[in-house]
Amino acid sequence: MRTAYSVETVRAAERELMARLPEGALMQRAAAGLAAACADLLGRVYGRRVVLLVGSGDNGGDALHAGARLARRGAGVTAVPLSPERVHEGGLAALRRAGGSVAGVAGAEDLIERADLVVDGIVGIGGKGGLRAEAVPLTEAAARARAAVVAVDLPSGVDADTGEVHGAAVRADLTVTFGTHKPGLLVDPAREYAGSVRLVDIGLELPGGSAQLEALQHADVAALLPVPAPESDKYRRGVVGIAAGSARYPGAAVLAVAGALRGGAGAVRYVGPAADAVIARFPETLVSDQGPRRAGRVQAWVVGPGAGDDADTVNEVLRAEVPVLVDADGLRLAEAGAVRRRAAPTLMTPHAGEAAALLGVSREEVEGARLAAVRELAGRYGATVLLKGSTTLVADAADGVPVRVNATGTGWLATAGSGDVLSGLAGSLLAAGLSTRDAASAGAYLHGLAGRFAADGAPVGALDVAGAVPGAWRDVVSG
Ligand SMILES: NC(=O)C1=CN([C@@H]2O[C@H](COP(=O)(O)OP(=O)(O)OC[C@H]3O[C@@H](n4cnc5c(N)ncnc54)[C@H](OP(=O)(O)O)[C@@H]3O)[C@@H](O)[C@H]2O)[C@@H](O)CC1
Ligand SMILES: [K+]
Repeated sequence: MRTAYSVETVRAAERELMARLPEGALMQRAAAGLAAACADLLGRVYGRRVVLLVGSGDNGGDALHAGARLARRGAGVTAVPLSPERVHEGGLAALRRAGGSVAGVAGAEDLIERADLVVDGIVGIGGKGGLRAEAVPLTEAAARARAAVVAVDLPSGVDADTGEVHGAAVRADLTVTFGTHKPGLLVDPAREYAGSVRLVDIGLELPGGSAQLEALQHADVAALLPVPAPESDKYRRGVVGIAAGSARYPGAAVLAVAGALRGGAGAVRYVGPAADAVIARFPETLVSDQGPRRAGRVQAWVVGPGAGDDADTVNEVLRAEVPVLVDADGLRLAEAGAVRRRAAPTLMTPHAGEAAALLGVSREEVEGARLAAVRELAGRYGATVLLKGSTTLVADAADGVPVRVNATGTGWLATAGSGDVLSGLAGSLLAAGLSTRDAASAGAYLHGLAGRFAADGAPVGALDVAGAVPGAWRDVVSG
């Protein structure tokens, strides 16, 4: 499991550790890890040209000490302090001792153009708002140049705690972060600025249970997936009910069933007007022409994909005493009060546009503040909410539960019907007994991986994604 902690928690852990260590030791650990990552990126250090963009705090100190280490190995290192009157003294002295030089902001764009590596030590976890004006031309020059850009701790200008980006920010090829991931490194849009992320252990001890974010890995998901017991029959493995599709959108029903058949439930029960299309494609489906209430027992419902305007079915499903996943049209048709009153758990799975409609804000606002949006929705509806996107977020209604973030997806998953497959898959995991939070996060993980496998670098259709779920499942359980 990868975890991310808030700046406040990092600061507290830092204070505790600093009190036990000699002065400057922590920064040396950070600088050593940073210099090693830069050296790996450069391949050969001797003779390379390195420019350090140095802000007024300890983030700049890290860059200066790492620069000193690179200079000792033969790199030509130039520091560009953005506020020369406030610069980390010890770091500057170390760089000078190692043979590095210092340049003013005025000529820095030329230096950056000729550099092999630009190190962004402008601002780290002490940053507020986007980059300040004086730094913007330099970071633009870095983006234009052929040099690799390495961000120290965070790309300067992104918000460490929220992943929001207000104004200009550095675009890095690699971010070397210290002690723990910060939420901004895992959540879009900030995540896209970070490039790949390397975590350097500096000995910080973070309090268990206080993470802001969790990103599941293969082993975590494998531990969640249902395993049939020897005496299992299809009913014990769980039955998932799919109330989806309409005369206008029969395909959504087929796709949700396709996902559900791969999600670990023992049987899939379909209710709705697309039964013929479903049976034609998946004869193993149990179909019913009665409404959800009379369709027979299920352990979880999925409602909404392709539902059109069938509000009655959506609200009938919401009265069921089993977990319910609400997706697509169902999100629009569900009465907020009916969701909040439910005794059994509810999982809502909006994309940014649907989340925006539920919150009464613009899509851009949701995309710019994804963590805030998913938390707000979960709180308002008293439900678990999965917010789709290039990184999917899963928030619980209860306070203090880390938001789960999933990055297994690929841009190719942004294809019609892909969400219907996910809702079937996650609903099936719910029926197999997973909690809403686990079903959502394991479902998103498998779905993203299946998308990657099915796409393999080329466009892909939603049924292909469903077909690739068993391969993703095998990949996860075999480690
Ligand atoms: N935590 C740890 O365990 C360890 C932490 N370490 C390192 O320390 C870093 C934190 O250092 P920090 O506290 O000195 O803050 P930092 O990020 O350098 O920024 C503060 C300065 O930036 C300025 N500034 C603010 N906003 C700005 C903006 N938008 N654009 C431009 N400038 C802006 C602000 O200026 P002011 O507002 O005062 O004018 C202030 O002077 C951390 O990220 C990591 O790299 C490691 O060395 C060891 C282990
Ligand atoms: K930085």
